[in-house]
Amino acid sequence: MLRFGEFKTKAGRLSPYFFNAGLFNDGAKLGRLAEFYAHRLLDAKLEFDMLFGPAYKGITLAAAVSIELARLGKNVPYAYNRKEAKDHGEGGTLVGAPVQGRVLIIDDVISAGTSVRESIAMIQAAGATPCGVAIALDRQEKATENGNDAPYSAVQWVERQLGLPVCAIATLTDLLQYLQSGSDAQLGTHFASVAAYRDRYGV
Ligand SMILES: O=P(O)(O)OC[C@H]1O[C@H](OP(=O)(O)OP(=O)(O)O)[C@H](O)[C@@H]1O
Ligand SMILES: O=C(O)c1cc(=O)[nH]c(=O)[nH]1
Repeated sequence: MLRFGEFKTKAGRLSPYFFNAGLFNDGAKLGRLAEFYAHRLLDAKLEFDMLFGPAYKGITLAAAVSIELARLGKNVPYAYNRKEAKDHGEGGTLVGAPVQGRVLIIDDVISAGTSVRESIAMIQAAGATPCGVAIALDRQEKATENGNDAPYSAVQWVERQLGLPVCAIATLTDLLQYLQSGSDAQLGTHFASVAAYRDRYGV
């Protein structure tokens, strides 16, 4: 799921690593990932009425986490958006349960914060209240603000400016510790480039 090489992020940064949640591409892998999200959420004792998964990768994540939460005794509705509005049938951009009450965003990664800002705006536009965010990886990168790098990360912005909790299963710090640990000599060869990226874009 984690790849090393050269990847352009949504914010246009050239990253030596990339977390590809699209590679949780069978039932066992996606189900296992959903277990991590669900346990992380239950441990954090976050209160929420429903889940929202931003397109595209957040869609399967929200669906899988809702199934796992139901299995653990917490059955909540979920919704997601379309990136392109549909102009026939039911129309619109929101799909699934009505977006209402306290809404928890489920996404894969937060980098510079564009996606999470968009999700918050969609939830508020529907008249609901964003109440937190769950992600697999916090890349601990500078947020972008009007196209410029901010001195705080996107997760810090969500937590400090908006007062919303963010639950991450793993962080860039965890990744760097793993790369440096010597557990996998081949993966360890990527430590220097990832550390250099953190020096440039990290907080
Ligand atoms: O914090 P940010 O700088 O916004 O970057 C992280 C976002 O980028 C990706 O979304 P994207 O829309 O690129 O991909 P997807 O359609 O594959 O989900 C990813 O799924 C996160 O939502
Ligand atoms: O910033 C991004 O666009 C991004 C980073 C990453 O590691 N994975 C991903 O899906 N998107």
